Amino acid sequence: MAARRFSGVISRSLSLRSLSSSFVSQGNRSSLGREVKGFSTTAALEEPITPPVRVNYTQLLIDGKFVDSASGKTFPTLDPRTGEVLANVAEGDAEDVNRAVAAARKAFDEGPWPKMTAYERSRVLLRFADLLDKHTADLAALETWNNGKPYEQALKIELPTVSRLFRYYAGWADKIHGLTVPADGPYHVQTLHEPIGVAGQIVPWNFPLLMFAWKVGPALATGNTIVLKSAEQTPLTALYAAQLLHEAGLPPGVLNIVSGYGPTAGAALASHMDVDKIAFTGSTETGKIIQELAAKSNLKPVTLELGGKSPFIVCEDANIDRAVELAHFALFFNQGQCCAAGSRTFVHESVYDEFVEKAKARAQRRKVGDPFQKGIEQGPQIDSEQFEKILRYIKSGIESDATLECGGDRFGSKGYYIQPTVFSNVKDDMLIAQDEIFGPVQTILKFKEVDEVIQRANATRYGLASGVFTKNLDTANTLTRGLRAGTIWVNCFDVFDAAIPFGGYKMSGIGREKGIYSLHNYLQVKAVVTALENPAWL
Ligand SMILES: NC(=O)c1ccc[n+]([C@@H]2O[C@H](COP(=O)([O-])OP(=O)(O)OC[C@H]3O[C@@H](n4cnc5c(N)ncnc54)[C@H](O)[C@@H]3O)[C@@H](O)[C@H]2O)c1
Repeated sequence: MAARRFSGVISRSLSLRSLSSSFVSQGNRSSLGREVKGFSTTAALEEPITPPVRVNYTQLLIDGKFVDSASGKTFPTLDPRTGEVLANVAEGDAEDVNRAVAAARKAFDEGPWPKMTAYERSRVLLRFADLLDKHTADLAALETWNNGKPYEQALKIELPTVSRLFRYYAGWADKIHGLTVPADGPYHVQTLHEPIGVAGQIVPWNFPLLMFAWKVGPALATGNTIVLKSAEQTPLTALYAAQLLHEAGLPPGVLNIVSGYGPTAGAALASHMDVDKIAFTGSTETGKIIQELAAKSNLKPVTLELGGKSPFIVCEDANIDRAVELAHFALFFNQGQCCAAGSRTFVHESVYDEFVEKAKARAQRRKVGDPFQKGIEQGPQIDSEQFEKILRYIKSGIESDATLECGGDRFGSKGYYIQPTVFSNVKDDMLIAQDEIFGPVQTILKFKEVDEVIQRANATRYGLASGVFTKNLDTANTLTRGLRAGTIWVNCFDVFDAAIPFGGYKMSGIGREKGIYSLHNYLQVKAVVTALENPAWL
């Protein structure tokens, strides 16, 4: 097979917002070739571009060293563009989790990490952020190769978000204060905010590095040690980033990375008696298992960031072109593989027909192709399982009499690409309006009244996020208070700055990540009560 050479991308920095709006102006025709059924041809997918990076780290990272798994086993990690093996990676299981937890325990109990000053820890994180910036191109390429997301997205949105997050938490490290408490009696009472100990962290495949950052940043800033299990689909960038953290001065044993499968390595971590806290991002089903394993072992506290079926509500006063673009971005970003995806597009009846026409046209213009190709908006889905699942949901939408406006099939004949798909006339009780599809499938529903849309938007087991698109301040206020979700984006979507807390109501999760809130996930509060003799005052 002839491999195409990577030609690089423009280096001007783009915010998430400008990147999404930059998609608006893109033309109808892909640089990849002719168009078929409104979508660009797939001929070039047969010749994947050679990624501009090498895979250097495939072993487990335990106690500051790259090592093979105890069993000697490896597992293949795939290129979603082709389904072919990209690298073989050491497969950790319970024995490796034991080794990693022992290293993290020792690093916590004996130091030096929790015994360093907060300022020293902060400096390690700042040095790491600088190294991330230096290695951005390699990390972004590796992320794209292993995950299938557009390289421009990884490079210009995700990597800067990751280094920003580490700088944000570096800033917090020496600003974590306890209290002096005025208790009733001759006592000096203070609270100490102490690290919780060994944190177990399990992350998914849709944003491998970003999820690494959300978990590792606050845990390290607060002085904890970590065992992180990456997703079996995307083990590569966590190993690379962890190596950079050691280069930045992280002592051995503080961050251990175990690649491997959920029911083996993941379950061993969640049920480990020497792990003091577990943080998980992934499906609601697995979240329930994690909570059960934590409860049945040592009752370790659990934070969960789970699935969603987030409404994106377009009101009657909306500027339709902008609403179409934002709703498109809210759903299709990252191949639709976002827990917060705006996956129920509610549109007011007065603008519904125009919106559907334009949403369809926009989806047909979406540039699908090799994620290393310049200008590509959508790469392949992560793997055959997700690919098949999405196609089953599309079939279910057609069978339940939703109107298929465009798409509806795979894109090309190789790898896991799916056509951007739009359904209109979707009803609340259809499966495609209820389940998390996790793919490039937009479902458009019609509404009439604000109270009605609040009730319908909330009629889900999830409560992760919501989008509200209106110029009317009163309508925005009514919606933001009425919607039961952890984040409400008003006239914007997917704004994920490090300072903004993120998490779910209902079955979308427990607890919040990012911002000041995430620090509490990794701290214990100790009350110290000291009797006072002859105090000058109380
Ligand atoms: N909320 C999110 O950010 C998010 C991310 C990825 C997937 N999902 C949802 O989850 C669905 C399935 O995707 P998935 O199978 O990769 O998610 P998943 O929940 O199975 O996997 C997420 C992580 O949990 C681990 N895991 C799986 N089973 C485990 C177990 N028994 N014990 C401990 N750890 C375990 C996995 O190895 C992975 O690291 C998707 O279709 C999507 O709906 C949500």
